[in-house]
Amino acid sequence: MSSALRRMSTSPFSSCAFQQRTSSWWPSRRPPSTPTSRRSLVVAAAASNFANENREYVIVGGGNAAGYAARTFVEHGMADGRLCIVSKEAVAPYERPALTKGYLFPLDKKPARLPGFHTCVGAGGERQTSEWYKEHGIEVLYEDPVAAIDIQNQILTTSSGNHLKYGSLIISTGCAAVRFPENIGGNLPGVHYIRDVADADSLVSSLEKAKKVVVIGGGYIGMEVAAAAAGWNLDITIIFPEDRIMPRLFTPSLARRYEELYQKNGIKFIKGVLIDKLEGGTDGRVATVLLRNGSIIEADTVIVGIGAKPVVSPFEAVGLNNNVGGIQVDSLFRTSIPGIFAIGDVAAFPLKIYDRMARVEHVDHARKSAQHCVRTLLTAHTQPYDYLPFFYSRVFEYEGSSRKIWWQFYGDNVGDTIEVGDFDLKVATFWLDSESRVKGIFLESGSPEEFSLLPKLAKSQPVVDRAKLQSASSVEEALEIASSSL
Ligand SMILES: Cc1cc2nc3c(=O)[nH]c(=O)nc-3n(C[C@H](O)[C@H](O)[C@H](O)COP(=O)(O)OP(=O)(O)OC[C@H]3O[C@@H](n4cnc5c(N)ncnc54)[C@H](O)[C@@H]3O)c2cc1C
Ligand SMILES: NC(=O)c1ccc[n+]([C@@H]2O[C@H](COP(=O)([O-])OP(=O)(O)OC[C@H]3O[C@@H](n4cnc5c(N)ncnc54)[C@H](O)[C@@H]3O)[C@@H](O)[C@H]2O)c1
Ligand SMILES: O=C1O[C@H]([C@@H](O)CO)C(O)=C1O
Repeated sequence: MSSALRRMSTSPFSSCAFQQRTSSWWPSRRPPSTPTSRRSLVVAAAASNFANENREYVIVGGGNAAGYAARTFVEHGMADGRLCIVSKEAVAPYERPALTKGYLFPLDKKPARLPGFHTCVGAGGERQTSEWYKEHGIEVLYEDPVAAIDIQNQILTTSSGNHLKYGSLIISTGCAAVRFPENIGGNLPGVHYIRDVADADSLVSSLEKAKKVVVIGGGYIGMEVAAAAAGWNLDITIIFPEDRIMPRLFTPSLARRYEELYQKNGIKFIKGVLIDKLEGGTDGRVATVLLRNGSIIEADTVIVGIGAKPVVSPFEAVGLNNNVGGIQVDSLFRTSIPGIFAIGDVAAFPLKIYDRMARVEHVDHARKSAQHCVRTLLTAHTQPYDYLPFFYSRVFEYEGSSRKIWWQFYGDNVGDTIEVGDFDLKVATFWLDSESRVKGIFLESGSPEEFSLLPKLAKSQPVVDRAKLQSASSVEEALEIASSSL
């Protein structure tokens, strides 16, 4: 019997304390990281008849959360020879927010390109290129999405037919863009969705030739892509069904001011209408957008940003949340199956601060959930995830734009609002509950010190004097009033 096999047959599974499954086939001690010893483990696993290769920790999905999870494994000295990332994409994890920001700068304005924005640069960390993963002994399987899971035997099957036996599994498959169906032109050439770097490359090649651009959807993608396309001096129209841009977050007055700014940059709005059909021209490429109200808008490039849905397949059996979608986890990112975790956009987790289940489709949560989950897996900590929601956006950042916009929001946008400030300079919006507690706060164009007040306010929820806040003559004064009782 080889030493590797002997270790397996005599040791219980878990040196890594928390919530791993007991298993007879994995060694309890950290396997040495040399290629030779690793090979011996693989050979030993083949004897199980179930899988041709086994891994102690497997992350499915090579996106934002996976990159931060890998960093946390490395920080705990638990990556080398033990961690495998199975990715659908062709490149190492990167900071996805860049795709609708720096990536879409006009080509003469130094657009961001990989390897410039691999994780974890967005949070001030190391730039983890594909070499970084190799240097840290982390195996990354590129362009080989997981197609099936056998929960009983702890085996993943990838689309190329690889079988991977896992000890612990972290699902970080994120979201996919919602698409228009094929029968209304959703797949025509020139119609773009933007989720990954391949999508962004395809959009850039369309923008290079574009004249008339239609952006469908008034959410994050719509706002960011329309602002980016304005930098290319194109004819741009945003179309969405609601009465204002970013209706899920912006107050009507905030939305009006943003819309005015977009209009100043030459961007047109068609609001309150649905799309009937996207039609191709003689060359087969999209040529017109037909609206439900009968209007016809010409377009050679269409960018669709109509929401995202969590990628739960093929993990449905792990347990879904029917209200917010996604894979249900507890406050330590554990699914209903011992040894299986979910993080990032796909995880439906208890949002402790507001005592409700939530999914958060923003990068701050992807980063923090990854770190929290891996710490749970590798140490004995049992501290529940206590997340304060944080969203941000940046638009018109390219050199030469008339005004760079950067806003942040912390907390919950519930209750009624008090808005302070002249939008041309800066603006702050406070969401207050019936007891005048600050529940959420939005700040545009604040200083770093002012932005740093936002999480403090949203977390501690001070009671404010409404009349005083309402009469504040500047954002500075309003922030001072709100934070006076911190
Ligand atoms: C264009 C764009 C801009 C954004 N900008 C911002 C922003 O400015 N601020 C902000 O807070 N948030 C932003 N977000 C949201 C943020 O990027 C996400 O919240 C974050 O990426 C979520 O991380 P994740 O790892 O959960 O998912 P993702 O980063 O999407 O990673 C999931 C990965 O899993 C892969 N995958 C899916 N299925 C499988 C499978 N079966 N097998 C293997 N791999 C699989 C996917 O290909 C992908 O690589 C933006 C999102 C997009 C799309
Ligand atoms: N700054 C950020 O945080 C940021 C930036 C870009 C993308 N993202 C993420 O990317 C994902 C996708 O963003 P998104 O902007 O597509 O989603 P979103 O939910 O922000 O906005 C969707 C918008 O699509 C429109 N819409 C919905 N159904 C429609 C239909 N049938 N026809 C026409 N319009 C329709 C609505 O205007 C709605 O506001 C989300 O997870 C989002 O959080 C985040
Ligand atoms: O969080 C982010 O990361 C990227 C970029 O900063 C990485 O360089 C980006 O545009 C963000 O908004």
